[in-house]
Amino acid sequence: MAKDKFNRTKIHMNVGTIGHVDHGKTTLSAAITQHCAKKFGDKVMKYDEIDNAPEEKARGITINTRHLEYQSDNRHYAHIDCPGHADYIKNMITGAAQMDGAILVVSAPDSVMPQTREHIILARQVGVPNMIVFLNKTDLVDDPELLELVEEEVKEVLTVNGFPGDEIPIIKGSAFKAMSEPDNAEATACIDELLAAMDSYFPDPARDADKPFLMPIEDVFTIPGRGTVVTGKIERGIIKLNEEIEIIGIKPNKKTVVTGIEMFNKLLDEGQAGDNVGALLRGVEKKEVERGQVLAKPGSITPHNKFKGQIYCLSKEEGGRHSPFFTGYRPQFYFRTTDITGTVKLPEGKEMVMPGDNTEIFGELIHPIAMEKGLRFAIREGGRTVASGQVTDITE
Ligand SMILES: Nc1nc2c(ncn2[C@@H]2O[C@H](COP(=O)(O)OP(=O)(O)OP(=O)(O)O)[C@@H](O)[C@H]2O)c(=O)[nH]1
Ligand SMILES: [Mg+2]
Repeated sequence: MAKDKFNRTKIHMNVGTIGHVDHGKTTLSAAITQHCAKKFGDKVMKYDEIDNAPEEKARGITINTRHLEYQSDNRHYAHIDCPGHADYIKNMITGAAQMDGAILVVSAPDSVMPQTREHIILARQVGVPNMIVFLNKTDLVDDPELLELVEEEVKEVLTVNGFPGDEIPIIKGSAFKAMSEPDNAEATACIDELLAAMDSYFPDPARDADKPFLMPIEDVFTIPGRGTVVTGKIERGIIKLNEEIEIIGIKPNKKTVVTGIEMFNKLLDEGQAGDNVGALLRGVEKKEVERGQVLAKPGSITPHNKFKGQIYCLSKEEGGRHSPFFTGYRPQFYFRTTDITGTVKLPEGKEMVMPGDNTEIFGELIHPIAMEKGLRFAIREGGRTVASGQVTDITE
């Protein structure tokens, strides 16, 4: 008897298309979705439906993306396609287009263009771990030598920007043909090839539960006769009863032991990523802990107050500032659960940042917090978000 194939849960992964305007990102997205839907009986999304992405609101920022879904033999993919270059930049910085792997679309007759480069650099900065190249519009190129040249150019720009250009799979094909001739196996072969490369070259994303324990503190209580309890949502990892943890940020690090874990008034032996828990801390007084600190596996993360970040500033229409800011700007930085005052320095040669701009900044907080590359933050003024960003480097 045939095994139950439909019940199998496939590994989930977030991907998306990036690349220069008009190189065929949306066409490719449509071709993949259509091809997989045909194979597995899922919903097809037409080119027009993808490209007329409705606006979504995320943290006060208007996000233009279309979230697609398809499955391969091994995985379930959530796929993001953005309607334009500015949307990519914004969505990558704000995390709306968070990808475990990106498909870089390069038009073969045009080769590497400015936004190809820009998207690669940004992918590196925001921590997209892996990339695959789709060399598109090969129907417009007759000369195999020209294709080879383009391939070399793509490899080089990837390598220069920190991706392994010589290892990255490069799939050649015509997204347009694959999209318009779904029953032509020759036309859709490039899609099969691309999916096979995604399944094998993109590693399975690390599950949050497998990462070192971290829980941002949201609130602190005293339970008479028992001690101090901190509450929060476990961001990653697992905490077991009587395990040692470190309290990090704002004040000097402090190690202690979790002697009780509670969720919905029930005692647990362990809490795991996604759980909202209360943790009873041994020998810690209420005044020694506060919102904005984190509980973490000792040594897994350290406190810092100076960092490099990439930010997107909300436009006036998105609820952002109405005027530019300059070096010396002193807003609140919202990290995880709290606001911390900090100052902003702009990179050399950058005089000011206008609403709607994206830029690199150097930030310095008045208190150190548990920080690592990739950590997201918002910049706020009077409790209102005016920019959204990500730590790209720790400087001290
Ligand atoms: N000849 C040919 N044309 C293609 C191919 N793929 C896409 N196109 C055409 O290229 C144009 C741009 O394609 P899109 O898929 O909209 O490109 P995009 O990268 O999504 O563009 P933006 O979202 O505006 O950045 C359209 O007219 C497509 O029909 C292809 O393989 N061959
Ligand atoms: Mg598009």
